[in-house]
Amino acid sequence: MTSTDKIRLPVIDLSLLQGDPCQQKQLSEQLRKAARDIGFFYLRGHGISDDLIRTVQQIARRFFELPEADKLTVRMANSPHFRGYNRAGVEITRGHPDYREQFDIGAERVAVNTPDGPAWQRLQGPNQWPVMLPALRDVLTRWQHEMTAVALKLLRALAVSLSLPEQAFDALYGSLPNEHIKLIRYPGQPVTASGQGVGAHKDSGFLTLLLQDQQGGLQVEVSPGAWTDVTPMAGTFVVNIGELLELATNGYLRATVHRVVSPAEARERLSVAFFLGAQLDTTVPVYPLPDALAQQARGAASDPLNPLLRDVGWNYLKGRLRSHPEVAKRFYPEFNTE
Ligand SMILES: O=C(O)CCC(=O)C(=O)O
Ligand SMILES: [Fe+2]
Repeated sequence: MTSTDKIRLPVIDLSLLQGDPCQQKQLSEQLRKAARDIGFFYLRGHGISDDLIRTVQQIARRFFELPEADKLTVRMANSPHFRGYNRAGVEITRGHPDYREQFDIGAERVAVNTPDGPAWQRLQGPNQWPVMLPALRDVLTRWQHEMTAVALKLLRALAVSLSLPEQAFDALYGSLPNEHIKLIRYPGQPVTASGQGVGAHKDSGFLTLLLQDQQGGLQVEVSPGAWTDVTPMAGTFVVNIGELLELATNGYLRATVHRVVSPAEARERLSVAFFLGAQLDTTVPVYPLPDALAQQARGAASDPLNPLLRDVGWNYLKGRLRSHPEVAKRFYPEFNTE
């Protein structure tokens, strides 16, 4: 893997939202700069209790410690909605297997059954919950609820920092947003192996809030080919900008490429990612930014290997099909991703 540069990511304190006007202005400026310059920052003052954080990490560890046969009762390959468990080496990023096991859930909804509807409608549906660990459902449902509130607060603060109305992005978010939680365990790998915990990628939603443990490995591409470590910082989430915000701001904000390098042998990394998506049936407009900001907009990226699509449902489905070929083959054969 290529060399890394040492750049410390900014730390944003969300509790300044409750501060005096001067503190609120300070937060707004710091947030805009962090979201624009690197697209990655630490978030503290988020109000999620240490207790809930510990509970989530504990239940995630307990899930991954289950016998493989138990975990496979909820394997993602059985879910047209891309929910459930994947063993390490099953998910694909940039054409190569990721060495991480993971459990995905989304908003708990009934499946849509309109055969002639767009394929992305099939993304909606129920989660798969393991019967041998019933507490998982309660804990993750609570996590989803609390994280949605923090992520929305942050999204609104970000709208204000771009001189947009506070509620500007709310219409996209809507009443049926597409939330997504991923519990992830990266086993250690020998130095001779690929080292790809998860390959370089952008996240597809609005914002990602990541809870990482003490084991590092997350890296951000700060300029082409230059990677910086996101060193774990207790009490914080790592936040990054997703493709929807890149599209919504015509590239003023950029969804930053990141990856995870596997831990050394006999170690492991545990992370819990919360992706705030938009409602699947919406289209992302370009929001009018003030001239001073609009002049600095770089246009949304046009990577032929990863076109960014303004239709939320299609953009999200694109990423899911590419990452999970088994589900694609079984439930979305019309896309023939091979
Ligand atoms: O686990 C991590 O540290 C990052 C995960 C990630 O980037 C993703 O799942 O999109
Ligand atoms: Fe990511």
